[in-house]
Amino acid sequence: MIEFIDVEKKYPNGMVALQHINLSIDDGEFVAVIGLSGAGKSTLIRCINRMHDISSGKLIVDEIEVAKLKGKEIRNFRRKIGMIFQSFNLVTRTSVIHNVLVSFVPELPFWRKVLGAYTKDQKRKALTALDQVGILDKAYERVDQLSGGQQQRVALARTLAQNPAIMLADEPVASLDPVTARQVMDDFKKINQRMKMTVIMNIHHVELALEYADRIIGIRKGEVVFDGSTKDVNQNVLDIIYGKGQQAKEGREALSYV
Ligand SMILES: Nc1ncnc2c1ncn2[C@@H]1O[C@H](COP(=O)(O)OP(=O)(O)OP(=O)(O)O)[C@@H](O)[C@H]1O
Repeated sequence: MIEFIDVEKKYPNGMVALQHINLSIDDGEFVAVIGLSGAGKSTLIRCINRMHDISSGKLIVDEIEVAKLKGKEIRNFRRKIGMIFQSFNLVTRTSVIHNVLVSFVPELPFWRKVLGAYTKDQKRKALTALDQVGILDKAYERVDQLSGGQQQRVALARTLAQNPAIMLADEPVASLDPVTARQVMDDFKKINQRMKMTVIMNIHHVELALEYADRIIGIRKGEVVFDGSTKDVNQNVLDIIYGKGQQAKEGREALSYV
């Protein structure tokens, strides 16, 4: 379970990106975080794995107070939390399987790290993860020969191979075409439903958020202005999250997904 208790995040330049955040996210939920550009969505999800430190309040993940973790504890904690980015963060000049195996590097003894000698079990886990996202047949191809959607699936497999309890995704389909975006969203849904993994996704495409997530958290100017079931989201709620004026209209048009 993830709990935000009156969390505030102020950047060193004085920008208050989040304030008065009170949220409780149960294991196995599929949550979409939506809001205008600059609302604080990325900051919110990056506080969960301590890519950003919170400034005040408490953030508790599986009974661990995140701010109190130090050094090695942070690294161990991060291994329980997968993170997927808009840019896939892959080593493109090498094979798919190599990119997935890289997730095991922190676990390897020094000599195995030097030799790049992964265990049979690690190779099996990497292939299983590729199978789970439907690209097992690409295992020995070079990443730069794959499409954007396939590359995002490699990133997903690399994260799955770690067997995290929570999957954070920061705009994972923003650079994909509509058809491929849906395929990747289908993968997230499968991971959420079959593997019971918590998925928290920051996403601009409102239509996709409403189609795939069970719960919507709407952020506006650093505050949660809506938190509820996807089926309770209507035009009124979207107006609260995005505003009603011209800026919101332009923003929504830019965000709408055809
Ligand atoms: N490292 C930083 N230092 C200072 N201010 C920052 C930093 N990162 C983000 N901000 C500011 O904090 C606010 C929230 O940013 P954040 O990236 O969380 O928004 P977002 O909703 O994810 O936006 P987008 O949809 O455009 O990615 C913005 O005003 C942004 O300019």
